[in-house]
Amino acid sequence: MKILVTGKNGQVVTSLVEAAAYMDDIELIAVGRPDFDLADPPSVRQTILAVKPEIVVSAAAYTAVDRAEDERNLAYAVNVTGAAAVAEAAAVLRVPIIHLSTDYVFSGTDPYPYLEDDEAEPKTVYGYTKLRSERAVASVNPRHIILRTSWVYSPFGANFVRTMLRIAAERDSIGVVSDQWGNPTSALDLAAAILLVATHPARHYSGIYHLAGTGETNWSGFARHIFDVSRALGGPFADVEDIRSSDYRTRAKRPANSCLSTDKFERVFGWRAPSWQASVETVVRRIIDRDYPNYSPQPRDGQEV
Ligand SMILES: NC(=O)C1=CN([C@@H]2O[C@H](COP(=O)(O)OP(=O)(O)OC[C@H]3O[C@@H](n4cnc5c(N)ncnc54)[C@H](OP(=O)(O)O)[C@@H]3O)[C@@H](O)[C@H]2O)C=CC1
Ligand SMILES: Cc1cn([C@H]2C[C@H](O)[C@@H](COP(=O)(O)OP(=O)(O)O[C@H]3O[C@@H](C)C(=O)[C@@H](O)[C@H]3O)O2)c(=O)[nH]c1=O
Ligand SMILES: [Mg+2]
Repeated sequence: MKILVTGKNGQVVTSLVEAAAYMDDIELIAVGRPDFDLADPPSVRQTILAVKPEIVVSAAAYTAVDRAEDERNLAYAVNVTGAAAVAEAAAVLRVPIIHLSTDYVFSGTDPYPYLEDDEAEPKTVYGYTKLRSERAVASVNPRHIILRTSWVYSPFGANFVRTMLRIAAERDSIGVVSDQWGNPTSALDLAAAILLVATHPARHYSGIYHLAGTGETNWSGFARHIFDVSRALGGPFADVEDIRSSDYRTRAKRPANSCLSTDKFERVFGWRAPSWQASVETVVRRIIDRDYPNYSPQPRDGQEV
């Protein structure tokens, strides 16, 4: 099966390329800038029509949540107009599209895990553009699966796990918000799920699905687990101080609760992601082996390391 995935260096695309390398029956073609630019719809159409994939995975997006508040037009062009061009090219080829979206489409004010049909009410420019992208994709290509995921991390690219380890290599203690809840998701698990959907006999199904790591935490709980694992492996660690969002000012206000119920995905595709803790361990181990192989902590005032 020939799969086209959008983006070259993103977390999800890199994880897909890695996973597909082990599968003989899958040819994965990643397309990205400069030839394929979501901000330039003709380049999108041309690239996809030339590759003629059997299915398209739409993983590229403008993902800088804070910067999007000041770059609305660019975020919209990439996430909405660009994604619509991807879905339209897939429709011209009469092939399905798996389009990735986010927990940030929800306001985060409800106290339970969000279901696919719950009302989306984004509070950030990024979340708004992703919601509009879902609707644009669905309206131009009837053969769509919208896969909403959350808090994605991996050995690759920019993500919370790599940020925490980098900061811990320089500081003893980190303040991390404890009043935003969600489901950390390893891009390695997400890649496995995407390939499952792409090759599933039911791939003509359409609709929205939630797929995220199993179990809930907040960002400070996530950070603590990263450091527990890293410390045991001889990598960087730091004390985590719980702080409130109101004490950590950011341009975009994140949802307080963006946990996603993944029951529908499990019901239809028979698969659930590992516990978020187990997946963090896998990824932290890889990052330490690669980026901190001979790490030795700096001696810190009055503290044993
Ligand atoms: N990261 C997260 O926590 C979450 C992500 N998602 C969604 O999952 C998907 C994948 O995210 P993730 O892999 O983490 O993203 P990354 O931020 O790691 O990567 C973004 C990708 O988009 C590509 N891209 C950005 N702008 C353009 C453009 N104008 N033209 C072409 N490609 C472009 C980048 O290109 P290049 O290769 O050139 O850098 C890169 O490949 C996105 O749709 C995102 O909205 C959903 C929930 C959580
Ligand atoms: C670096 C740092 C962050 N934080 C907080 C800020 C924020 O509330 C939270 C996470 O910060 P980040 O900037 O990594 O997260 P953010 O960019 O909001 O991550 C989001 O990205 C987009 C693309 C998505 O789709 C979402 O699912 C989600 O993963 O941690 C601290 O409290 N202390 C720190 O030292
Ligand atoms: Mg970020």
